[in-house]
Formats: sequence, structure tokens, C-alpha cells
Amino acid sequence: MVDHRPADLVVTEVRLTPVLVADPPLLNTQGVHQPYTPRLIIEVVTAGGATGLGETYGDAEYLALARPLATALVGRKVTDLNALAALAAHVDGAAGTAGPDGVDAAGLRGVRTADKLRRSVRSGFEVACLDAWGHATGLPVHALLGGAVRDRVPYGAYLFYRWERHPDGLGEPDDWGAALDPAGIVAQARRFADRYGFTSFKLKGGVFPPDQEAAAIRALAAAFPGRPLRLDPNGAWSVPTALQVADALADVLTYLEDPVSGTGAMARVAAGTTIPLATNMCVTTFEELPEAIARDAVRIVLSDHHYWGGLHATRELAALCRTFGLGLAMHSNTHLGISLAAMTHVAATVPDLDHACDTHYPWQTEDVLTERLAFRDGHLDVGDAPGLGVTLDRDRLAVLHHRWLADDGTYRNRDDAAAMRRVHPDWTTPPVPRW
Ligand SMILES: O=C([O-])C(=O)C[C@H](O)[C@@H](O)C(=O)[O-]
Ligand SMILES: [Mg+2]
Repeated sequence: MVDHRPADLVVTEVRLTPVLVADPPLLNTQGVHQPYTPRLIIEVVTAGGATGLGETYGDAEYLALARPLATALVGRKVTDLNALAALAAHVDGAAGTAGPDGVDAAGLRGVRTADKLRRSVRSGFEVACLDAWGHATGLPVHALLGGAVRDRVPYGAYLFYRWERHPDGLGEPDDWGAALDPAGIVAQARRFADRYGFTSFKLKGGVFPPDQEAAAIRALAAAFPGRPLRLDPNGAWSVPTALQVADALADVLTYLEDPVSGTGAMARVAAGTTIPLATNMCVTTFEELPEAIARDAVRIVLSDHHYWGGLHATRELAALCRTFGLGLAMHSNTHLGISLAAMTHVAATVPDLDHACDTHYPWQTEDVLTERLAFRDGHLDVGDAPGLGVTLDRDRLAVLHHRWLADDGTYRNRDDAAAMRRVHPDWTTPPVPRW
């Protein structure tokens, strides 16, 4: 272990860098991804000279909470992680910026509460502290969480209906091409399988009428016999529609993800199908767990360390899932390599990781790391490098930050419905249930 004095672990500086990251025109039930999506990169510097990296959502409401937390963290130790929650709660009170509770309209993030916003911000700081602590001591983050129980973490292909390009030539072009029907989805899945070795496939649904999406799942089942398949319409269906689709796909789906909106509706679907239901929408906070468990609404919780408040909180969630017989896997939104590395470290420490984790990462052609994380046979190696095991590329960070600075505000908050209006001027977020 590297020699260090406790004083070396004191935070002397926190740098916040909002960035805009290129994102392809991926479709979901609310609209289409913007050409650029906001993320926040957090750097924590210690007295001993270690620097730690964290990443979280970068929309304005997250930045507003991150700024006072960055100031409050200076003078604390990077090991002081149990105090981070109180610190985050305090700065929230001072800033008064958490906004009203309700349902998140951008990016299908489930319930929106002040506490969840605080947790999402805090998660990026916790990861940065763990990374700095790891660099100071020579230990990987998974060791600081109690140790890895696996040496590689499985990920799945996250399939999206998509356009070839963003309208008006905006954004950064890629060579994936359009995917708007079963053949396009199968071609996309093949490319994911060939390039990354993924053997599980999740289709983002809620875009086309359910029979078309069921046909895409059937086509995937024919192309990849016996492989785990999932369908996620982000709560866009009614209970009867969900039951029909579940019935039609019972022999091929590993699980159905958020077919309907709300715990009550999920419980009604769960009671009428043998397919396990998974969620990253009706259970995204600890407060939502008791009702979901009591009503047997979900079998699998798709954790997202941002929502839940960080890597330690994810392990608390894992313990609760284990206690109540729920499966655990991991959800992903548009993110960069720092968050993917953080996910991988925590996933490595969770004994019961029941399914391959989701990740958007292959869709992101840009990163702020010197070296992209590389999937091998559908897995990421856990590794024993200090901290998260990743290195910041300052030049790339500056480019993506400059894009954020140059933006007139159009992309600083993710809004998939607004992005859709560029093509369909009358588009509004469809009411739920949509079908
Ligand atoms: O599994 C999910 O529900 C998601 O990943 C939510 C995301 O916002 C996804 O739908 C997206 O980015 O369009
Ligand atoms: Mg989902």
C-alpha cells in the first residue's frame, strides 16, 4: 500500500466541468435523443496530490446542486463518505434549487424528488472521492467497497430504434445507419454481438405500436436462439396491452421492463403473467421499495448508482433486494467512461448480479478518457489499477466543455420531446398509456 498520512486525504479543490456529449438519434417513447446530452465531470483533488474523477447528469438542476456541494466538500476527507449525504442535504437547503417533486420529463428517469436529485449529484462526488482515495492508497475502488466477487462484469446490447442522422445535419454522424423495423434491429444486434461479444439484448420500445415491437423481439429470437432478450417500453402501455404482449412473447423474453407506468399497474401486469417484470422507473428510490415489494410488482430492480446515491447506496439496495428475493441488474442512461467504470466496480462487488448490465456506452463515440473502456466477450474486466482505473484526457474534456460553453442553452437540459419537435413540430410527450 502507498504510504500516506491521513491529512493527505483532505480535499483541497473540487473542479466541476459541464460537458455536452454527442448522442445519436435514438428513439424512445418521449421522442428522440438530442444531438448533444449534458453530463457533469467532477474532479476531487486531495492535499496529498491525488485526483479522483466522478460523473453525473449535467442538466441545470444537477449543476445547481453540485456547485455548493463542491464548495462544502473542501476541507473534508475523501474517506468521509457517510457524511456526504448530510453535506448534500445541507447545501440543497442553502441553495433551494432541487425543484418540485413530480415525474421527470426528460430522459425517463422515473419519479423526480428533491432527494433523488441530491442523490444523483452526490453519487458523482462519492465516486470522485473513492477514485481519489484509491489513487492515494494504490487500491482499486472495488477493494474500497469490500472487494470484488467477480473479475469481469457482463453487459448487454442496448438496441434502439434510431434514425440514421439527426435532422439538419446536427450532431456527430456515426455509421450505425437507421433501424426502424425488425430487420434493422436484428442487423444492429448482430453488429453489437460481433463487435463487443454481447449475448443479451435489450430493445428500447414504446416507439412503435406494440405488435411491431413484438415482431422485432421475435426476429431477434430467431436470429439469436436461446439468448436473453428484454423489451422496455418505458411504461408506455396499458395493463391489457402489456398482458397481451407478455402472452405473445412469454416463450422468448427473459424479462419485461416497465411495460406500464406506476407500481399499481405493474402489480396488475405481474399478477397476470409468468414473465418477470423489471424496473428502472417505478422503483428508483428507497421510498418506492416497500410498496413494490408488498404488491409483488417487480421481480428485478435495475439499479442506477446515480439515482440511488452512489456505490455504497447501490450495495445497500443490493442487500435489500437479496433480503426480499428480488433480482438485481443495472440500468444505464447516456454516460461516459467514468460512470461506466464506477458501475463496473460496484457491480463487481455485488454477489447476486442476476443479469447482464445495461450500458449506452457503445453509442457514445466521444469520451473524456485517454483510453476507452473495451468490452471483451460482452464483459468489462474489473482490474486492480488504483481507483477507477481510468485517466482523464484534458484535451477531450476541454473540447466537450467548450461545446457546452458555446451552446445557447438548447442542449444544456436533456429534452427528448423538444428534440423530436425539430422533425415533428406538433410533437408533445405522449400521454401514458400510449397504447
Ligand atoms: O432503461 C431505461 O428505461 C432507460 O435507459 C431510460 C433512458 O432514458 C433511455 O430510454 C433513453 O436514453 O432513451
Ligand atoms: Mg428501462
